Amino acid sequence: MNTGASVDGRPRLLEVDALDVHLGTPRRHILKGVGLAVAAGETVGLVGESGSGKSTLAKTLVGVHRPTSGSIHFDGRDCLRAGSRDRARLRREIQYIPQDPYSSLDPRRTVGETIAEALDPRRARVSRHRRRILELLELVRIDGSSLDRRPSEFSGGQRQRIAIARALAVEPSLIVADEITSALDLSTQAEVLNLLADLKRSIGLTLIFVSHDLAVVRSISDSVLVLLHGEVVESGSAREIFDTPTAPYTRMLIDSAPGGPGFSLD
Ligand SMILES: Nc1ncnc2c1ncn2[C@@H]1O[C@H](COP(=O)(O)OP(=O)(O)OP(=O)(O)O)[C@@H](O)[C@H]1O
Repeated sequence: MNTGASVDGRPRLLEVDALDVHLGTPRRHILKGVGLAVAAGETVGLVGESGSGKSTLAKTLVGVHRPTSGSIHFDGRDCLRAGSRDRARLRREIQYIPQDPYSSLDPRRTVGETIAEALDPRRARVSRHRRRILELLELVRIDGSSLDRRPSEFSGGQRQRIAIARALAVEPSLIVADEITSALDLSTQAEVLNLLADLKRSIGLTLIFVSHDLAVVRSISDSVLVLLHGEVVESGSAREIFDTPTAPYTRMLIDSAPGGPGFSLD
């Protein structure tokens, strides 16, 4: 991956260097010297087999896990040394969307209440934020008349779009999407991927997209990071990684993906 002060001429938004994470009892070394750079407006795909450390990296970026060493800089700020005010700001600027919209949306809250809460936790009244809530729902193509419905009344893809609207409510600079299409059928997956591609064009969304599904990653990413046993084995532009992989592990992943060897979405 690019190691200069910018990525393809664009300034870096996120810069991760030599990240080590230990988890569990006894402590296990999960992430080993991971480095990553994300430019504003870029989509970075994070791939690797189950257990390679993708979710651990995603969660470390949003402050769920504390690394044992290494650094995370966001928009020039040192995330690991941030004071409480900066940490609160970072929690808004970097939004995490988990795989399972069933568990991440409160079943008792209506869609309107869910988004109002994200917009303004202290005064989360739908009437107060109605116009903005409707704008956000329009952005993710959920009908405004759904405001008073609860998550159980939506399909998996719709719930995931509501989770995206909630993440967008705070106008984050970066969204970390952790296997958000994995539980969806193919047409619903395509719906969510198209939405993300549109948001990238319309609002310049910057995205880290975690997935074990190489076809999905290929369809959406500008650059790709391949993890194996918590280490980066290869990184670069999506085209380079998929067309001319250098690491044997990346080759193996591509060859064993549905449609591989040399699978293609085109
Ligand atoms: N909280 C935790 N405590 C201890 N070990 C953990 C914890 N979270 C993850 N691990 C371990 O870290 C390793 C990497 O897990 P992680 O969930 O990051 O992988 P992944 O690539 O996202 O896999 P998957 O696609 O199956 O979710 C696994 O061996 C897992 O058991």
